[in-house]
Amino acid sequence: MTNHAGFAAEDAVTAAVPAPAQAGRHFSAFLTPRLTDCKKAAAAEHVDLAGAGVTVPGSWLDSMRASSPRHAKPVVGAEHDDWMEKHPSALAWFESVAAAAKGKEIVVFLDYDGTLSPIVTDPDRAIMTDDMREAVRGVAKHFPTAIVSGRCIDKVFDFVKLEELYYAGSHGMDIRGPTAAASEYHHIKAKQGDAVTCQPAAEFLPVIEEVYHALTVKMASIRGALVENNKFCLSVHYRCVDEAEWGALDAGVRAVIEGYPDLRLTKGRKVLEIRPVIDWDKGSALQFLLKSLGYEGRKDVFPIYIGDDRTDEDAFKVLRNRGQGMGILVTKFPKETTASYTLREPSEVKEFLRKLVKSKSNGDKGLIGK
Ligand SMILES: O=P(O)(O)OC[C@H]1O[C@H](O[C@H]2O[C@H](CO)[C@@H](O)[C@H](O)[C@H]2O)[C@H](O)[C@@H](O)[C@@H]1O
Repeated sequence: MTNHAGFAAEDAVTAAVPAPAQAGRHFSAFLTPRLTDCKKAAAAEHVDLAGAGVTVPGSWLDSMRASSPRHAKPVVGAEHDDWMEKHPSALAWFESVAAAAKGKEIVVFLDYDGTLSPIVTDPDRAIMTDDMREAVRGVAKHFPTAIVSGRCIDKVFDFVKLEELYYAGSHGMDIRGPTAAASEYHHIKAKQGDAVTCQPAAEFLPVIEEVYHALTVKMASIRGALVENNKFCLSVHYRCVDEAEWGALDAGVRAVIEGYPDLRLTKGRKVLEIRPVIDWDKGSALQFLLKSLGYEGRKDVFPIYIGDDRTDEDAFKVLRNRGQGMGILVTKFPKETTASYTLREPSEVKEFLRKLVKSKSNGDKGLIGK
C-alpha cells in the first residue's frame, strides 16, 4: 500500500441514544441550535481521514479539512480489494484467527469509542448496547479482558459497567485492575489487595486541570466546540464546528498550549487531543497489562487488540514488534494500519467476541486458546 493519502475512511455518526449529561465536559455556547445542524451534516457524512491515521501534507488545518467529505475520495475497485486481501475480515477468517491462537492464552484488549459503541455526535451519548455488554462479559469469563480508551476511566466505566475488566483510561495513562467483585474469575492472577494500578502522568494533573479551564474559556467563542476533561488528557471536539471555524479552533488550542512545553497535541476522529509529552500510549498500557498479568517473556500468550483509530495503532505496533497476537482494526474503508485483520463496525466486533466465547466453550475440542 503506498498512496495512503488517497484512502478515504468512514466517520458516519450513528443517531445518539439520549442520556443525561455528565460532569467533566464543556460544550461551548450556542450548542443547542448547532447540534441540530450537526446531526443533519452527520447524516450526509461518510468519510473522516482524520481518524484514519492518514498523513496529509501541510498544516494540521489541512489535515482537519481532509476529514470533510468534500475533500475525501473513497477507495473502490482493485485498490480496495488489494487492501482487503492484506487486512482480511476477522469474522470471515475466524478459523485462521482460531488456528493462530490454538494452544495459547488469549488476552483481549478493547478500545471503546468506535469499537464497542458507534461514533455519535455527542460524546456523552456514546452508549454501549446491552447485547455488546453481554458479549464483553462473556469474553471476560474466559480471557483476561481490558478496555483501553482515550476517555477517563470513570467515564468509560460508566458506559461499560463491568467490574471484572481491567481499564486503561486517558490513552493508557490511568490503569486499574478489576475490583474484588471479579476475583471469582479463574484468570485473575493478582492476589486480593494486590491491585494493578498505574498512573505514569500523575505529576501532570495540575497542569492538565489548568489547561482544561483555559481551553474552556478559549473555545467558548467557537460555536459547537466541546472541551472534554479526560483527567490525564483533554479532548477538543470539532465535529459540530463549521469547517470555516476549524482554523480558529486549531489556532485557539495552539495558543493555549503554547506556554506548556510539557504538553503535546495529537489528533483523533474530529478531535484534537492534548496530553503530557511522556513516552506512554495505548501500546505501553498493553505491555504493562501483559506484564502485570504474568505474561512477560512467555511465548504462549496471544493478545488480541481491537480498535478503530490512530491512537490504537500504538498498540497494533507493539503486537507487531512482539510478534505475538493480532491487531484488528474496526473500519469500513481502507486505512493505513499496522493491524492485520479488520472488522467493519461495532456489531461485527460483538459477533467476533461471541465467536471467541463459543470457540472457547468448545475448548475440549481444542478450537481456540489453551
Ligand atoms: O480511545 P477511544 O475509546 O476510542 O476514545 C477516543 C475518543 O473517543 C471519544 O470521541 C470520539 O467519539 C465520540 C462519540 O462517538 C465522537 O463524538 C467524537 O467525534 C470522537 O472523536 C471521546 O469523546 C474522546 O474523549 C476520546 O478521546
